[in-house]
Amino acid sequence: MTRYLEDTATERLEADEREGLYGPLAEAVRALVDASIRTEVDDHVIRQATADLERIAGHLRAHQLPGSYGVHSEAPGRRRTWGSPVIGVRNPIAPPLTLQHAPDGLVWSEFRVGTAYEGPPGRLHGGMAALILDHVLGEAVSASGHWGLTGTLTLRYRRGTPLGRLRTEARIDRVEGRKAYVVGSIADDEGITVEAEAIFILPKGYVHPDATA
Ligand SMILES: CCCCCCCCCCCC(=O)SCCNC(=O)CCNC(=O)[C@H](O)C(C)(C)COP(=O)(O)OP(=O)(O)OC[C@H]1O[C@@H](n2cnc3c(N)ncnc32)[C@H](O)[C@@H]1OP(=O)(O)O
Repeated sequence: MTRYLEDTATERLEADEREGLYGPLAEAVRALVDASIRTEVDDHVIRQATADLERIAGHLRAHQLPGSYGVHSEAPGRRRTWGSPVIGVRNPIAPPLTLQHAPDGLVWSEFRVGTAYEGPPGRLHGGMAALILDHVLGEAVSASGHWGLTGTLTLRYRRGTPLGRLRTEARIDRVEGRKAYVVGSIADDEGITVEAEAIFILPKGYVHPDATA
C-alpha cells in the first residue's frame, strides 16, 4: 500500500528527533547483516544469536504499522521516505545514500557499499547498481519539478564496480509531455563504472503529488 501522508506540525517538529532514534537502529541492523554474512564463530553462538534476534524482533513487532511505510510529505517538495531501500533512514537494506542537490539540478551522492551488496566477488551486484540508479535518476526528475514512474531504465555496465566508496549522480536531460528523460552514473575513484539512462512517465490521469499537497 502506497501512502502519501501530510505530517502535522508536531510531527514535523519531532521528525529530527525520530531520525536520531531510528537511524541508529537501522545502522545496528546493517552491522548485523554484515556480521551474519561474515561470521565464523562456533555453531552454538550462531544458535544463541538466532534466538536472541527472534526475541528482539518480537519486541519491535509489539506495535507496528499495518502496512508499508509509504511517503510522508512534510511540505511540497520535501518528503520523508524513511522506508526507501536506497535512502531510507529506517530501512537497513538501504546503504543508505544521502542525496545532495546542486543548484543546476544535479543530484549526487557519495556513499559506501559493503558485503551485503556483493555480486561478482568484491564487486557491486548489478541489480543493486540498478536499484541505486533507478532511485537517483528518479530524484533528478523530482528535483526538476516533474514526477513520474520508471518506464524504462537502461544500464551499461562499463566495468566492475568495486565494493567500498562510490559516487552516483543524475541529471534531467529533457521533458517531452509526460515523459522525462534522465541520465546518470555510478563511479569509483577511477571513473564511471555504470552508465544509466531512463524515461520516467507521469501516469495517465495523475497529477504531480505536490500539486495535491
Ligand atoms: C511522491 C513520491 C516521491 C518518492 C520519491 C521516490 C523515488 C523513487 C524512484 C524509484 C522509481 C520507481 O521505482 S517507480 C516503480 C517502477 N515503475 C513502475 O512500476 C511503472 C509501471 N508502469 C506504469 O505504471 C505505466 O506503464 C507507465 C506509468 C510507465 C505508463 O503508463 P501510461 O501513463 O498509461 O502511458 P501511456 O499513456 O501508454 O504512454 C505515454 C507515453 O509514454 C510512452 N511509454 C509508455 N510506457 C513506456 C515505457 N515503459 N517506457 C518508455 N516509454 C513508455 C508511450 O509510448 C507514450 O509516448 P508518446 O506516445 O506520448 O510519445
